[in-house]
Amino acid sequence: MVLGHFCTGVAVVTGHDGKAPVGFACQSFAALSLDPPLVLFCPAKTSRTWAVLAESGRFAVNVLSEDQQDVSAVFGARGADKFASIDWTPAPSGSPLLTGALTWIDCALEAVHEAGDHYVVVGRVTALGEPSDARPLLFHRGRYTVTEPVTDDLAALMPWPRPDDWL
Ligand SMILES: Cc1cc2nc3c(=O)[nH]c(=O)nc-3n(C[C@H](O)[C@H](O)[C@H](O)COP(=O)(O)OP(=O)(O)OC[C@H]3O[C@@H](n4cnc5c(N)ncnc54)[C@H](O)[C@@H]3O)c2cc1C
Ligand SMILES: NC(=O)c1ccc[n+]([C@@H]2O[C@H](COP(=O)([O-])OP(=O)(O)OC[C@H]3O[C@@H](n4cnc5c(N)ncnc54)[C@H](O)[C@@H]3O)[C@@H](O)[C@H]2O)c1
Repeated sequence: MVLGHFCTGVAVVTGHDGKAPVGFACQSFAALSLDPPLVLFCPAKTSRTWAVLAESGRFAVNVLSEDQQDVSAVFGARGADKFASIDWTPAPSGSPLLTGALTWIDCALEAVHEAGDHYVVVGRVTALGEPSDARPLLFHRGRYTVTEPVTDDLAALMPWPRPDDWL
């Protein structure tokens, strides 16, 4: 209840075991390090998707756009074939890139840390998608939400990203 007040974006973390694609909805994604370029996410230890990613050593992070609530719902619930109604193409790693996502981050597994009933998974960025002007899907207090930017000129107020930043 309390932790739900922390608003996040929604990602779908995907992978492929050579036979079938896998993926799950994830709000515990974050940028971690610039040098080297690292990201993190936290899967439940019971996650069946995580079992596949751990074995393959590769995964992709799909950042969802505001019109992908249905995609989040599919990947946020247990399902026989989450990809049945989803269009995707392979990332350089072979992990699925979901059509309509804002952008993507392709990764190699770097480290896995124990953390209660979840793991903290660190990935090394191996390829990046193109930036997008579309709006992100947000998750707040157990519901999807959309907000407007406070100013169209927000970039002018930010000291980052710098032109040579990977993110
Ligand atoms: C917005 C949002 C954000 C989320 N963020 C996170 C996050 O950061 N981290 C996270 O871990 N989860 C997160 N979830 C939850 C996660 O997306 C779902 O639990 C998802 O279904 C997990 O997918 P999976 O492929 O790992 O497991 P699934 O195969 O979908 O199974 C889900 C759970 O059911 C169990 N299970 C599956 N099949 C059976 C069976 N036949 N019998 C008994 N048990 C079974 C699995 O062990 C697993 O624990 C989020 C969900 C939403 C909607
Ligand atoms: N990190 C996660 O594993 C995680 C995160 C968000 C949602 N979910 C799952 O998605 C569904 C809907 O979530 P909700 O936000 O309506 O539920 P909620 O209102 O019970 O959760 C509020 C917040 O608590 C955290 N949380 C919820 N379940 C968690 C879990 N199993 N492990 C770690 N943190 C968790 C998240 O930050 C979430 O936004 C639930 O089944 C929930 O378990 C899991």
